[in-house]
Amino acid sequence: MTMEMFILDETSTGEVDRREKVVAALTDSVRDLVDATIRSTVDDDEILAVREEVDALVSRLRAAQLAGPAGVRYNAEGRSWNWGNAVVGQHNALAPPLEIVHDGPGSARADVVLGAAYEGPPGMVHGGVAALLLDQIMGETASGFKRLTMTGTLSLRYRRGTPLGPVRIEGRIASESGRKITVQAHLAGPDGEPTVEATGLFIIPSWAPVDESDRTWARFAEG
Ligand SMILES: CCCCCCCCCC(=O)SCCNC(=O)CCNC(=O)[C@H](O)C(C)(C)COP(=O)(O)OP(=O)(O)OC[C@H]1O[C@@H](n2cnc3c(N)ncnc32)[C@H](O)[C@@H]1OP(=O)(O)O
Repeated sequence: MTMEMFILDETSTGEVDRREKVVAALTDSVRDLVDATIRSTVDDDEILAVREEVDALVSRLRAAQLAGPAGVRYNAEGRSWNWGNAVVGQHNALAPPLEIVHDGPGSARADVVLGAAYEGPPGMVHGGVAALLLDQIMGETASGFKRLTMTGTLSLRYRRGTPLGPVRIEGRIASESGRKITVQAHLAGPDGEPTVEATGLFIIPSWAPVDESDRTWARFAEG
């Protein structure tokens, strides 16, 4: 991976904001479709009929497509967009509807409601989903909108099951040494008691810009 993999795009910020909103609404509907598919008990004929309609909708969307994944794009105004990201991608229905809040230097948190699509043990959040959410929030905590970081190592302790429903994730920088940033985080259910605890080492890649005043970093981190 190199900096060249981030795509400079000439689309104006106004147009990016407009398009993001339009497709994000569709993304919400697709999330609803996923949940409805999991939980539907309608009869087989109805399932087959719905399948035909969904296939027709997929064909309409495929009428004009990117050649590959959405990637991370940014424009000259400093707006970045990361629409396919598995955790925060505004156009990715697999991503939980999650908004990460940076409430101070070296810390970040997010609240999200995890439904049937994120189940592992019965009624509980899948362990891999917990790791996915923690990885992203810890990465953003390390990045802090001022530098590019990648996960080096991630260690999780699953203390007890996390019930599906409202979940809060919080991360904070524990220490820094050169290009290595250690982040601690946890995920908790509605009672606020941590169910998963995490420690991660996030690394500023050797190929990343070294000047922290370089706004290029912020563009990627804000994606
Ligand atoms: C965009 C901003 C927003 C942030 C949100 C992102 C959230 C999502 C986070 C992810 O999921 S990132 C995807 C998962 N991670 C990866 O795919 C990383 C794959 N690994 C790499 O690309 C490189 O190995 C890595 C950039 C992590 C390090 O490559 P470098 O060439 O910069 O490392 P280098 O060899 O120069 O080593 C620097 C130091 O880090 C240490 N190190 C390197 N890789 C390590 C590792 N994996 N674990 C622990 N330590 C590691 C290495 O020993 C050394 O320590 P010392 O300085 O003490 O000698």
